[in-house]
Amino acid sequence: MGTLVMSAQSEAVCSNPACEAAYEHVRHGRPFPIAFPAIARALRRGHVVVIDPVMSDQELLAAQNDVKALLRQGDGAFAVNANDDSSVRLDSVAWVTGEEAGTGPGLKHAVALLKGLAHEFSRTPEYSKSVLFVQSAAQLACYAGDGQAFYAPHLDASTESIWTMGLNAWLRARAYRERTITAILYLNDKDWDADLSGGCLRCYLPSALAQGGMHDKPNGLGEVPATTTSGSRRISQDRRKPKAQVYELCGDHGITALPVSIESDRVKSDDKVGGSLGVMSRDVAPRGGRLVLFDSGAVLHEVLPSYKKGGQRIALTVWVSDRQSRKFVQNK
Ligand SMILES: O=C(O)CCC(=O)C(=O)O
Ligand SMILES: [Fe+2]
Repeated sequence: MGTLVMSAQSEAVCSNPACEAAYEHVRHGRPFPIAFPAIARALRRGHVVVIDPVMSDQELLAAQNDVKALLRQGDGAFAVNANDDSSVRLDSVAWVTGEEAGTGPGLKHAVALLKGLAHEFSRTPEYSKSVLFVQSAAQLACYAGDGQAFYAPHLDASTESIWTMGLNAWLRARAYRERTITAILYLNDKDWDADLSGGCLRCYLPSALAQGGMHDKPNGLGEVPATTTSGSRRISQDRRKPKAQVYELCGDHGITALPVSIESDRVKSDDKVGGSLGVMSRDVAPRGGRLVLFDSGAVLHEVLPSYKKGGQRIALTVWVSDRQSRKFVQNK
């Protein structure tokens, strides 16, 4: 599972059966591949890629109805993340493989779409040396609209070396070390209004990493400093190539790589200086059908509280992981 194979076209593809089956499921009827090389390049440079939308209105509605059914079940499908400190995050989470008997076809489709990304990205030159795979379950996170639920600034991947973490902590953090691409699909209303309802995903500049002091506590694994050597390296890469990349595809399908780099002429109204870190950040509204991609180890991010009356903020997340990250010394 998860090994690289060469196809007839000499492309490296992910042979993880879960990714491949998921990819086959969503391949038909999608007007464009998500993981085309320009997107992979943008991710490698530490950009945040936003794709609007990746599903049809019907697919979104079906997924929303399936989530509502799960929420109504009240049999413990969702649980406040037990391993996490409530000072770090206050969402409720359900883990969905898409294979559960009770999972409706809309949610199944959404999970398959995300799982298929491992297969897609493994076909791009940028990830050709990676051995990409996804965990069997996607994280379905529900943030109450009461202005309380949040997720403090964090990195999704542990980028510390065995030498700084110590052997035991390093071994326990394997799943976090392997994460390479964060893929978040929002299942909210398409017209989510961030001015009214908040709930944005706030992405910080790579330079936020260099400031240090921010800590993630991924599922109780202990404090993982967000300051990394890879972070510093990415900053200087971004300074050399600060150009924003904007892609327009297939009519409605606008693909935007948000520049997560300081450049005064790029500062638009949705750029913010401030947030809890006091550095430049970009806010991304959690609009239904929107897919957000970024490098799990490079982009510091947080979820702002939402104020959606009588509603929740729903995000489905898969981390595309790389088995090559098992090496002992990271990012040296
Ligand atoms: O829901 C979001 O926008 C991001 C959630 C997140 O950062 C996470 O679950 O790690
Ligand atoms: Fe995250």
